Amino acid sequence: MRSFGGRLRALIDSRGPLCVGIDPSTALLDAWGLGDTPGGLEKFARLAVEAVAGSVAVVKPQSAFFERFGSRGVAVLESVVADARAMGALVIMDAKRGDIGSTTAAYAQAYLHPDSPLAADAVTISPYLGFGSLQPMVDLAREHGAGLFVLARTSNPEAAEVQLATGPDGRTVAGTVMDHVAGLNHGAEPLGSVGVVLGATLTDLDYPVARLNGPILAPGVGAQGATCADTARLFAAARRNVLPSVSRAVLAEGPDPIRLQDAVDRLNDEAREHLSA
Ligand SMILES: O=c1ccn([C@@H]2O[C@H](COP(=O)(O)O)[C@@H](O)[C@H]2O)c(=O)[nH]1
Repeated sequence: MRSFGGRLRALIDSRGPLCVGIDPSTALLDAWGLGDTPGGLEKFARLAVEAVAGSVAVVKPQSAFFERFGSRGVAVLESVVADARAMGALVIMDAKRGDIGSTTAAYAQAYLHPDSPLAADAVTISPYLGFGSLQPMVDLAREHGAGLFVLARTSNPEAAEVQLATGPDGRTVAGTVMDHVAGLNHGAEPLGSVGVVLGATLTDLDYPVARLNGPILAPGVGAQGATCADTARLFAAARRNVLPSVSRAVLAEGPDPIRLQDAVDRLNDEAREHLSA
């Protein structure tokens, strides 16, 4: 079984590093002339996946925008995962899950067990109940060759009060999280399967990111003001491992598939230019 890190390395090299988020908000469903209904969601998801999943390395559906429609929305999310994977993209489920260990085990089953209808290639997870509470995720991901993306320093400005707080050993919370991730990826080749989420919007990052030996998911490109060049500057020492992530700035070009594809190609070229070795 090939590891998530190995599959991701190959796809970044062949398709480019861009990650496109599928975020069917009320505003975007309206802008595409679709209703803010399960039917509108289904059309949006189909058009978006068809336009992007054949050309980018990673597609990242934002679970919240599907969950708001209840079971019908979750059914659409299941199709997004299956269809995007069938078109050759890796799927990161952006669900940001985390709980006490016994419940984390159930989240792991939901998002990473191959028999689950929601199983993706990787899932975003929150370490704020303690990194050890994520162990069931780590175990199941290893067993099935899946990936994890642990929130470390997120793209929103409010995050600093928690993530930059320092513990008794003088390390920041985010630094401690990244040290755990580096430990899990130590020695992995060609790339570890445990990634971190580091916002593209950060102005500085006081951490030796090369030590992570894993992928860096960098949301915040486009609507939140960051660029692919910003990610290259911030994560210079690990730039080949960066996935700049963009949702609204691409989806705003829909529903016209040509405009969507053009936006994806333009950003993927920009990402390649800045992040290739
Ligand atoms: O630190 C983080 C972690 C996750 N996100 C998610 O990424 C997208 C960003 O959407 P844009 O439209 O490109 O701003 C969204 O789903 C967030 O929940 C993030 O922004 N920052």
